[in-house]
Amino acid sequence: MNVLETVNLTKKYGSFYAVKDVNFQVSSGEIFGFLGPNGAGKTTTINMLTGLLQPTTGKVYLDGQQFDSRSVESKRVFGYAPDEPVLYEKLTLSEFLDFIIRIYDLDYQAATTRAEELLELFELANSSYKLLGSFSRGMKQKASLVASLLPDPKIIILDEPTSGLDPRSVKRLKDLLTREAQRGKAVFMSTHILEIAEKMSHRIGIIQHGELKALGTMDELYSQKNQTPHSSQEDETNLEQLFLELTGGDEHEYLE
Ligand SMILES: Nc1ncnc2c1ncn2[C@@H]1O[C@H](COP(=O)(O)OP(=O)(O)OP(=O)(O)O)[C@@H](O)[C@H]1O
Repeated sequence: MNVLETVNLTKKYGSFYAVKDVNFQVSSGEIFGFLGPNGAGKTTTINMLTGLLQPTTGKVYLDGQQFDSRSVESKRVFGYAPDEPVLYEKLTLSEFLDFIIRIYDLDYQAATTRAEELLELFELANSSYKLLGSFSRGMKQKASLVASLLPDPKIIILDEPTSGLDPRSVKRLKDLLTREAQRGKAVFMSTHILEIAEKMSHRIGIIQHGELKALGTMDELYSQKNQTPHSSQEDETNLEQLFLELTGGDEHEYLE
């Protein structure tokens, strides 16, 4: 069942299309990887999925309902961690998570247990009484991820979730998202890390200049370009080549 869907989603600034007629669906139990070069329209798309930006035209459906950024019910179905963590720096992590429990009106006992598990997983348990303002970049990213996952939402929307994380945290996040998908959650994730997209995603969308250039499973993307998946030890090179070809073939475009 589709729980996240866009229909001709478009954002225009003056005459410039940041996102143009983007259509995709994400089902329960699916991890959807969203790729694209810098400035392609990933964050703009995510901002429209989460109500931070009003689309110029087009629609977003979350859990079968047209998204209304003024509706609390619309927002209750998803958890979101932005590319830059947005935290209340004068709160401790524990106070911040309490705040999340209250605004989502979560069952206190169940949410506290889940918070403890997530803090343990991300090695933040010993930092829960520290001010968020004193956290390192990676710790802030992890706190933001914990907050997005705490309400146990049906839809998990993550913008560059591994950015700033150490290798152990990346591994734990990957395993956690895989488990969440197995539990029936829909995961929408933008990433620049092709290996993560390939290994974790059931389907991938590649956006460039605001338009979806490709959409499908890895095998479907490979077959569109007449490449053979997993044909050699150079899978990553294949995926890199595929990405570069789909987005214009110029490797310099993708360098950060
Ligand atoms: N408020 C704005 N006004 C005008 N143009 C904007 C605005 N916000 C974004 N853009 C433009 O829209 C395009 C898409 O930007 P967006 O942030 O969605 O890219 P992105 O794919 O997330 O890039 P990155 O991978 O670098 O984070 C860019 O050309 C950007 O300059």
